[in-house]
Amino acid sequence: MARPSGGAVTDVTSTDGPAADAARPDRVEFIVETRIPTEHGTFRVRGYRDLATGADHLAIVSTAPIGDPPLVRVHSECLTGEVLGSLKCECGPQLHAALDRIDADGGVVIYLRGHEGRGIGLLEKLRAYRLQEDGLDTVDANRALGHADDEREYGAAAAVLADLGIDRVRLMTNNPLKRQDLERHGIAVTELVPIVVGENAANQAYLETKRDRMGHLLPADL
Ligand SMILES: Nc1nc2c(ncn2[C@@H]2O[C@H](COP(=O)(O)OP(=O)(O)OP(=O)(O)O)[C@@H](O)[C@H]2O)c(=O)[nH]1
Ligand SMILES: [Zn+2]
Repeated sequence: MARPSGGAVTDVTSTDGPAADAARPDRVEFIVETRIPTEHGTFRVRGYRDLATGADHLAIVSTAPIGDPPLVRVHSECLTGEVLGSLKCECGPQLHAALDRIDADGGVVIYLRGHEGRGIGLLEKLRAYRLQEDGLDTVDANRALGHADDEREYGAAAAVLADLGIDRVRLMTNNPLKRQDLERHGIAVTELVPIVVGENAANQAYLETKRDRMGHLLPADL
């Protein structure tokens, strides 16, 4: 979902004409499936190679039946949040909450690598964090580095869903752009399921910026 650098976060999908591309299962190659017991339950973990980017993605599928339409979380990799437990974002708590939820109710978490830092990469995200220490917010830090506000696209996620036989989902997200881009890639989103967890004093301004400048559907009283 690349946007021109410095551009506002707006709907980049066409408003006239059909909803763009159909899901392209051949965007990814299924490599292997194995079962992994975790603190959040035991999951079928299916590994895919992204033939457009070379990234490795996971479909983490509940052992409970996934339902129709299934509950789906499309989750962007965040090393600092998920490995270090960074309090600057809420990615770790969101991932864990999504795994708990699909273990209980059935569903799928698609874990997208190559999405680190909203697609700018880990080291560029660290550069953005450095600028944030000087007072820039998450949007302006990206722009100062010459990046679009959000450089992710979800064609690989749509392809993984297609491989699983899923063409409509109840999507766990606060980000309406995820819905737009999945629909652009042929996945119908029947419902947006909020996933508001992991708020803390260190990420309050970050969440407010996502709400006020990036259109994320977050509570007014954050
Ligand atoms: N460029 C940049 N990326 C960040 C920053 N903080 C977190 N990220 C990345 O943002 C991605 C998560 O995106 P978010 O915008 O927080 O949330 P989202 O996934 O779009 O929306 P939800 O589905 O509601 O969680 C992860 O890849 C993080 O590494 C930041 O300050 N700058
Ligand atoms: Zn994060």
